[in-house]
Amino acid sequence: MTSLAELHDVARQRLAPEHYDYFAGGAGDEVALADNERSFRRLALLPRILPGSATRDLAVRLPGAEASMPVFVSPTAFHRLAHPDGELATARAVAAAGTVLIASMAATVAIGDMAAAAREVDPGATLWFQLYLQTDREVTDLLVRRAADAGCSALVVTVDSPVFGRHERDRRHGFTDLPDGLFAENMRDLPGGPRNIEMSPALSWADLDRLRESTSLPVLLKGVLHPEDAHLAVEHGMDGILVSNHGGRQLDAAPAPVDVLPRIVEVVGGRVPVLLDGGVRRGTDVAIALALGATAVGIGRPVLWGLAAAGESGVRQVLELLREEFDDALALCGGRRLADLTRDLVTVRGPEGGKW
Ligand SMILES: Cc1cc2nc3c(=O)[nH]c(=O)nc-3n(C[C@H](O)[C@H](O)[C@H](O)COP(=O)(O)O)c2cc1C
Ligand SMILES: CCCCC(=O)C(=O)O
Repeated sequence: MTSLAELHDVARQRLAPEHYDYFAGGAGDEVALADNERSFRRLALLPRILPGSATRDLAVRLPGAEASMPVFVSPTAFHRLAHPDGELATARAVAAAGTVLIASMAATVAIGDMAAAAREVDPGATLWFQLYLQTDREVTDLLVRRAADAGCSALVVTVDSPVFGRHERDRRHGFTDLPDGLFAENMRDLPGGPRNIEMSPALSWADLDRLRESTSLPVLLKGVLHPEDAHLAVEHGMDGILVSNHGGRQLDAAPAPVDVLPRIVEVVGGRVPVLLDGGVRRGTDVAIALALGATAVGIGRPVLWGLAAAGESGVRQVLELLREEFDDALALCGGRRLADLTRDLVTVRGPEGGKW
């Protein structure tokens, strides 16, 4: 395979239509979904020349992690819909790539088993655990304890889902539940038995404060788009911000993350890392996001396409393609290290180019 788009095509052919649409789809008219990729293509990189070095360093330090490149895997649910090995295959592939896997709370493999699979490949593999705060605090506390016991080195709290997005493709298919035999394995053995994941608009910053006080793990907030919320996140002691519109699956009128990134980077002012996901499909997208101030970027769907196309090997291909493409983009921008990707390199395409 020569690009992520090719793996996407193979995945589309292999998956049952209702599962493909669950993965591919967004909310409402899928305006945000389409804009996520399109927004990267509205931007251009103004390359510098004659870097004076033939070596490049792609490694990046993140909360509780040293990643081999500034690309991590964003949390996506239900990997066993894509491949029988599910999250075990994903965990192995991401460990092999030496980057961070944010394990979804809605995984079809329990976090402890994912961590064990990753550590077989690399004892130093890094997993973070994505969490939807549950209104039953006992459940949240238990999930956090399990994540910590599994060796997760950070928590990523998703805050863009006070209610679940309206996914019209799923409604048309009548896809409302996992098939028999698949289960959100982290939701077993909880007080009162197995549970569904709850999304609640009753949650507030006070709940986040309580989580912050209950764990020594770094806590990152996923799904921040408003600069004022980025400011509040820092004030409330968060260790990082993930700028995201949930891959266009929640508020369909939400902006593309890359369009709000500069403002958030400005407000945060370097106090904590700012990460981004949504629409990253090329190494040049990674370079644009870093030039606009992101510390690293996440990919969601491309991992699912790799998994559906070829299991562990498919996910490895996705990560290695992005690594090669990003290295190429950095070289072509005249860069040697990530810090060489600076804001002045980004312009808007077209005759107004340069006016940003
Ligand atoms: C099928 C699917 C399932 C997802 N499940 C979760 C989840 O369980 N938790 C979460 O915080 N985000 C979830 N997301 C959002 C991703 O973490 C991420 O924000 C998004 O996919 C990034 O956009 P991209 O797919 O364009 O790379 C999911 C996204 C998709 C496509
Ligand atoms: C309860 C599962 C949540 C999955 C999710 O976040 C998504 O499909 O976007």
